[in-house]
Amino acid sequence: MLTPIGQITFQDVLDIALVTFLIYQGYLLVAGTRAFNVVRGILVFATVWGAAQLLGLTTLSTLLGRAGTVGLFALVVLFQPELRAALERVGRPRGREGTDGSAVLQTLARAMERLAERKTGALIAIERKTPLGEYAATGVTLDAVVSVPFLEALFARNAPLHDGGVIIQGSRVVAAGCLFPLQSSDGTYRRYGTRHRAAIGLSELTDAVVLVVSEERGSMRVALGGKLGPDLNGAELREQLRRLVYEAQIGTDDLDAVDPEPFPTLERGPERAVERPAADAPEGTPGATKATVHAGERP
Ligand SMILES: Nc1ncnc2c1ncn2[C@@H]1O[C@H](COP(=O)(O)OP(=O)(O)OP(=O)(O)O)[C@@H](O)[C@H]1O
Repeated sequence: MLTPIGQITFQDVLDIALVTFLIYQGYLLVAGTRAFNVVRGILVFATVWGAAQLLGLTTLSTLLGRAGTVGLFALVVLFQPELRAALERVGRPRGREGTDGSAVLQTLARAMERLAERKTGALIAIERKTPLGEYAATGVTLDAVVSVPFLEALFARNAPLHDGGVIIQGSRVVAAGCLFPLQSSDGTYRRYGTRHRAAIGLSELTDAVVLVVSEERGSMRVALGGKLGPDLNGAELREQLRRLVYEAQIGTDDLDAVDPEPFPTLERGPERAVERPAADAPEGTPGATKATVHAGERP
């Protein structure tokens, strides 16, 4: 029964505030993940079910009601990793958020440049809203400050943890040698190798920003929202990191706002020169390298 406005108590207000807070937190947990589309699907399903009940369509509403009960159990099984990640996020101690984003950004970009200059393959996932704990658990747990020499040492050929991906939370490297989910080999990215497909795969299932350095070409790329971006130079990488991770916290749905053509198809693109000057070396010094690449092409 509805409560007249004059009789609304403090408990009612608290009740509404808490439910609103829970719904908002639920939205934050699924936003940017594959679960978001499922939530939208459930809302459509619930709307049709509600409409069927209102209009007295007995058969349809009974059918949808039964399907809904079974569907709930199916969802728990299907989204077990996401549910585990959500609970992990709820239970994670606060305090890692307050990091100096700009310093981490510069360090990460510099490390990527150095790895690319030396053609050292690398795979780095930067956690945003979706917790990456379940992927970190597939590797070796670390708790180290992000630094250029440390990342170089991790990915150095023959280093014990060079195989697999590194996971970064705030300003800390929290795991290395991690196994990321591979993007299926059919479709747009079938011609890519496993490092790039692991980057795309992880970015498809989570909202992480995943950085890849190609061992073959020494190129730097970003995967986000199940898409692989074009080759980037140092300045472009810094700009993308700033906008995607350390500033606007843009979701995968907003990718087009970041760059009108961020992720080209595999068609052989125009040849373009990518300059990767060493940040601490003046232009033209031996430390500065220049590579010619074809956008979107796997050699
Ligand atoms: N599922 C995975 N999760 C994390 N890292 C992976 C995964 N699969 C492969 N890798 C990494 O990718 C390396 C193999 O890269 P591969 O040459 O097949 O890919 P690529 O996309 O062609 O990259 P590159 O251009 O650097 O050669 C492995 O040695 C491993 O470090």
